[in-house]
Amino acid sequence: MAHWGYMTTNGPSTWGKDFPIANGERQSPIDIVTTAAEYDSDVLGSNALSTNYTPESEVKLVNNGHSIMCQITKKGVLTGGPLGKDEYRLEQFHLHWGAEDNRGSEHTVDGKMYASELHLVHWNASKYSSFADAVQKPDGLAVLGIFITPGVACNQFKVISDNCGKLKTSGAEMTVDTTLDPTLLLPSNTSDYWTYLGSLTTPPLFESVTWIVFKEPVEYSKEQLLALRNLVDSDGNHMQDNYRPPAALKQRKVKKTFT
Ligand SMILES: CN[C@@H]1CN(c2cccc(OC)c2)S(=O)(=O)c2sc(S(N)(=O)=O)cc21
Ligand SMILES: [Zn+2]
Repeated sequence: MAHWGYMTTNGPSTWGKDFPIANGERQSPIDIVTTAAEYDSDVLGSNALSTNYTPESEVKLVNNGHSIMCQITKKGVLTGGPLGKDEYRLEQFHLHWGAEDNRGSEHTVDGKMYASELHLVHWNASKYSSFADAVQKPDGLAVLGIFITPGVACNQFKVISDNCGKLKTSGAEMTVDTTLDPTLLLPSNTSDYWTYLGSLTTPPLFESVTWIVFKEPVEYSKEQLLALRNLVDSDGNHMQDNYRPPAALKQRKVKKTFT
């Protein structure tokens, strides 16, 4: 099969050919039905989700043909909440977005799509020796999902949006000599989230992700969203609508930390 992507010829509806797990029991993203989510108090209190990220001293950006990715080099740890005592290390973050503001997120909330969704990808460093070792394990990865809505500019995201013009084509990489604190990419409220067991939302679609999707969206400016839409993908088309639609929930329960 031609390399997977998001066009009619190689998009999400075709992925099952090369990646049969696409129709598996714990695929992502999903539509979060807020009334069906179960409040789970034990992910609160002492066991609250906690992030301890070290600001990057330089920022490594990659246009990987499907998204814009920032490779993390510093030690950043996510633990608590549904992750218990296991420490998950931040490996990279990337985004998914639409051609217009009315679509672009992967997870939806009662059918509502946001303009974009930021993913901070972590691997279980308490149990596995590397990202590659963890990526296929059922408790190998944890991804923070942050909804993005058009509004005021996100200053911390400027280092990415201001450099998209230099990362237009697939395979382009650059290192920007500036600091970036991943903590500042998170919403102010990180206590209220939904969590469930799922998968990578792109091939190879491994069912190895504990998803943590924050209720509170963050704002990016129109210009910052436009910068993403001007990127070019591995087929030479504008990188837009690079989101997988929701998969079946099957026998899963979504938990929430708020009433
Ligand atoms: C292209 N897929 C992304 C890159 N990855 C990747 C890189 C190398 C190997 C590999 O599997 C063998 C996976 S990844 O695991 O960092 C993730 S996580 C993720 S998402 N949307 O579910 O958060 C997308 C990708
Ligand atoms: Zn993603």
